[in-house]
Amino acid sequence: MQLQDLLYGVTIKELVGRTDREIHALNFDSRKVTENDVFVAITGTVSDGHLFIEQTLKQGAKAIICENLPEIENFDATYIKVENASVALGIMAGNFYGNPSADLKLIGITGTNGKTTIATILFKLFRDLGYKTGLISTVENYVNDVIVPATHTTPNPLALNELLKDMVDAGCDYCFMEVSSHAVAQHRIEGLTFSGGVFSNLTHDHLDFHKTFDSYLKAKKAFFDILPKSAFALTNIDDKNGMVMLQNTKAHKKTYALKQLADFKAKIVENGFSGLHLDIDYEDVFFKLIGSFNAYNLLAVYGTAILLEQDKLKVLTLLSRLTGAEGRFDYIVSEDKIIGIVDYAHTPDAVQNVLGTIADIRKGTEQVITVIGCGGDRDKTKRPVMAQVACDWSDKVILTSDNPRTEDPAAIISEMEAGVSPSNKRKTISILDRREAIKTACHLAKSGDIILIAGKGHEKYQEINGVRNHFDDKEILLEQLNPAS
Ligand SMILES: CC(=O)N[C@H]1[C@@H](OP(=O)(O)OP(=O)(O)OC[C@H]2O[C@@H](n3ccc(=O)[nH]c3=O)[C@H](O)[C@@H]2O)O[C@H](CO)[C@@H](O)[C@@H]1O[C@H](C)C(=O)N[C@@H](C)C(=O)N[C@H](CCC(=O)O)C(=O)O
Ligand SMILES: Nc1ncnc2c1ncn2[C@@H]1O[C@H](COP(=O)(O)OP(=O)(O)OP(=O)(O)O)[C@@H](O)[C@H]1O
Ligand SMILES: N[C@H](CCC[C@H](N)C(=O)O)C(=O)O
Ligand SMILES: [Mg+2]
Repeated sequence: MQLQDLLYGVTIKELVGRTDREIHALNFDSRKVTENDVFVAITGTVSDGHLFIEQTLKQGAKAIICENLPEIENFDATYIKVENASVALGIMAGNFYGNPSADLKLIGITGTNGKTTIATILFKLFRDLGYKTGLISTVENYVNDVIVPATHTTPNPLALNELLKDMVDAGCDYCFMEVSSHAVAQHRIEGLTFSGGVFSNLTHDHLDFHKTFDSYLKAKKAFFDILPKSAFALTNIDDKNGMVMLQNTKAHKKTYALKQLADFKAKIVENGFSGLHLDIDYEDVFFKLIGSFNAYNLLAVYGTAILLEQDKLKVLTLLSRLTGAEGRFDYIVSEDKIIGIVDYAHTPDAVQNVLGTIADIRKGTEQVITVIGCGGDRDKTKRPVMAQVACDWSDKVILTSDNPRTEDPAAIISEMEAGVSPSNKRKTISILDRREAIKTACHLAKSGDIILIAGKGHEKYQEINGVRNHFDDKEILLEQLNPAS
């Protein structure tokens, strides 16, 4: 591809050199640059791509996209200064892969909780409706029926556009993708053409990265600001920030709610361990998903399907047969009737929701035992709150490790313990080893009791000091609980 074609749509502040060069590949990591590549220098949270420009020239880079022009001579290369290199990367990644997002219907789902659930159910639904479909999610990506492992909730612009190109090549009509706030803030979605955007809710998370709740909110809102006029923007107006998301969007504004009038509306008729019974858009439907928060997720899915012009009764019939995403209220019942639930709740709000859901559907005589930890190198302010919420809603709580990453797991647990009120102390124990913590919960449980293992959901590893060791909450639960088949 010619450099000038790659640069289409990029606002250039300064150009030194020629643009009629044939280039081989586009890279933002110096370690991957080879002969005739373009290197985009990005200022990150840990390092700065500008430091590696000379290195990439030595490796054969023929064009440098950067925010500060380097004072380097003696290389046959083109230097391009831009205002924001991440924005330029997004646009160029689209150009490099032939702007695949414009060749399918791309729907982005954003919000603090529910993105994976909504995106995954939409993917399953549209496959069942007979369409070739793609999925980009925290758990895994799909190019129709081919699984592509996920490293991020929203991949970097190069990986993202490559995936979308594979979807177009495979004949996909739709792609449902999670849009994380990190992705918006880092311009990973720059240059994509969305046909729709969906907002689930906004609560406390990722303040380590965004610093304030306001800038977290702005990152989510920025996604709706870039939607084109032809797209739809579907929001949950029961969430107090639901309308804020739509303030400046050019897209068609559509709403969903359980508690007030909206374009798509549902009422919970019954919510139990066998599923949700909803009055949805004046139809009486039973769903396999459990928990009132899933009524919101189902309504978001339903609204999206209708906005994508699918048949109402067909959609509801297929939706009623679907299960949710792996590791989201994923439960087993043991031979002696102990219920073990694995859930990805890793924010105070999600922990409260999942325990609130259990409280709604439990009989009242059994005890609820929660095993919970908090991830290292992530928002520290949520640690005491998550422990407090777990204690307020459970009979026994075992505080343990999640993914310690580079932090001391015992120190993380101490920060969680700080949130436990004196009256709750007696129901709490701390067990550093997560496997031992789960085993202990299983030993403590009696027939009818409910065990919640929170925080890691589908994850198949525990990350300690950069090493990911095999670890699977559900596998341990199955070993310990002898499920009734
Ligand atoms: C905080 C964050 O989001 N970091 C992402 C970011 O890395 P960074 O800004 O730290 O990059 P950096 O290390 O400072 O390097 C700056 C630049 O120099 C380059 N570099 C660096 C070293 C070198 O030798 N040569 C070189 O060229 C790097 O390639 C980069 O372009 O850009 C990287 C490349 O795209 C990402 O892999 C990385 O994700 C890290 C691994 C991560 O853990 N991200 C999480 C927090 C995240 O993104 N999570 C959200 C979901 C959250 C949720 O909703 O729950 C997600 O979408 O997955
Ligand atoms: N609509 C919702 N409202 C509140 N909590 C929810 C909702 N949907 C799911 N949850 C809870 O949040 C957890 C995470 O759900 P899910 O994985 O669907 O969200 P996510 O937005 O993709 O999260 P992440 O940002 O970590 O990828 C679930 O395990 C469940 O406990
Ligand atoms: N996408 C989230 C997942 C958190 C999952 C939890 N198990 C943890 O490790 O904190 C993140 O990377 O912040
Ligand atoms: Mg997700």
